[in-house]
Amino acid sequence: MRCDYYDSGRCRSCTLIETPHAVQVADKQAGLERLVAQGAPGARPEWLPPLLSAESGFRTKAKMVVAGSVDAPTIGILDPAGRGVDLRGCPLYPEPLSASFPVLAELITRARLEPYDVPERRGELKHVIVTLAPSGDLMVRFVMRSTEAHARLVKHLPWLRERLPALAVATLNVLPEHKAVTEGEREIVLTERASLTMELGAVALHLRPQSFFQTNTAIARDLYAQVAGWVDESAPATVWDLYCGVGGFALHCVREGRRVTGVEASEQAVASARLSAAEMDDAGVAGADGATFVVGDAVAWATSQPAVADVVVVNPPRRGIGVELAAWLEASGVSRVVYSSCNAVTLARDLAAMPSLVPVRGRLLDMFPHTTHYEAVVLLQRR
Ligand SMILES: C[S@@+](CC[C@H](N)C(=O)[O-])C[C@H]1O[C@@H](n2cnc3c(N)ncnc32)[C@H](O)[C@@H]1O
Repeated sequence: MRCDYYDSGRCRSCTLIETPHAVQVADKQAGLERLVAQGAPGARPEWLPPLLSAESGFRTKAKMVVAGSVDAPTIGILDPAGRGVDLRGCPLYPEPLSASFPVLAELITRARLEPYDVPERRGELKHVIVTLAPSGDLMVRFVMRSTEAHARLVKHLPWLRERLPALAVATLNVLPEHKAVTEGEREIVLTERASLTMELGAVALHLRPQSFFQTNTAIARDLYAQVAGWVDESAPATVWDLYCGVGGFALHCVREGRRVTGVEASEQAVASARLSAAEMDDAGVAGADGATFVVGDAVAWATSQPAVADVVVVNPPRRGIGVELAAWLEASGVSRVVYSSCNAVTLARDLAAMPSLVPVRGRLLDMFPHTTHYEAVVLLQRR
């Protein structure tokens, strides 16, 4: 794929962009197979064909750094000297996201939101984070050093809504510290609605500002369908979804007579998952009343249960499930585990700690084209 920002050297984030997409995916597939073979020597998993993303317009969440000045803000990234590089035409974003960037730039000027100057440690607005729902609705979060501009944001919200009619949720996130993170802990919701509805077929996930959501919604939909299909094969009566976020896997796995338990550290994400389950139940989705969600540490929760579920789905952060949970699953007697991973290095390490759970099937999901990253999902079956 061609990108003017890349060709001109203004942005080099997509490190593989010069490699044809098919070659990128083939290389990732080879790397994944190599890592799984290292983690599970002797296993011969059946590799299903990779699930391919669109080459452009696939990123449904934009985390843009704001820099420049109130009258000429940049929305994009910082260069090595900490100056803003405007990337509002970045081809990774779908049109509704790209179309929001000039409007947000205009809002910055109108509401006098002073961009944060990293080298000088001066200013207020650090990032804008925009998420697009399948319905076209948008969530816009302004990450600011303080609440200094709160009243001005509220004042200009009607203007923003007029210019961005799809705006469903707007928030002010407060990040006072000078550190390289995207957002702070405090979130002030500026709109009546506090969550974005991510409609994925029969399941509507509710995304609150601080909850995790996969950045490529089309591939996330495929991922949930793939995992639900594997889970259904053994008709389990009980399923756990560890690291469940807003409940993507768990809610795709509800079936009549099945008990599904999601476990997640974020209280807000669990509140969203519970809401989705209740809505599905109200809508008459069979088995939705069998879904429960627990706030807690996945490792502490799982390892304190008297018995394991028939199938365990895990989707940990990049660090993987770690030695303690891997050892517990290995000893638990669980017959099937579905491991969805965004880091095949930690996946391989975890597989090595579960030698009785053998990868029998796997699939690469092309979640992050033009980068070295990908999602991988592996079905493990007890020897
Ligand atoms: C890769 S995300 C997966 C989310 C979800 N499965 C999905 O598809 O959207 C990892 C999730 O693990 C949660 N998390 C991180 N550490 C955790 C822990 N120790 N126990 C439970 N959840 C944790 C994060 O809040 C995040 O929602």
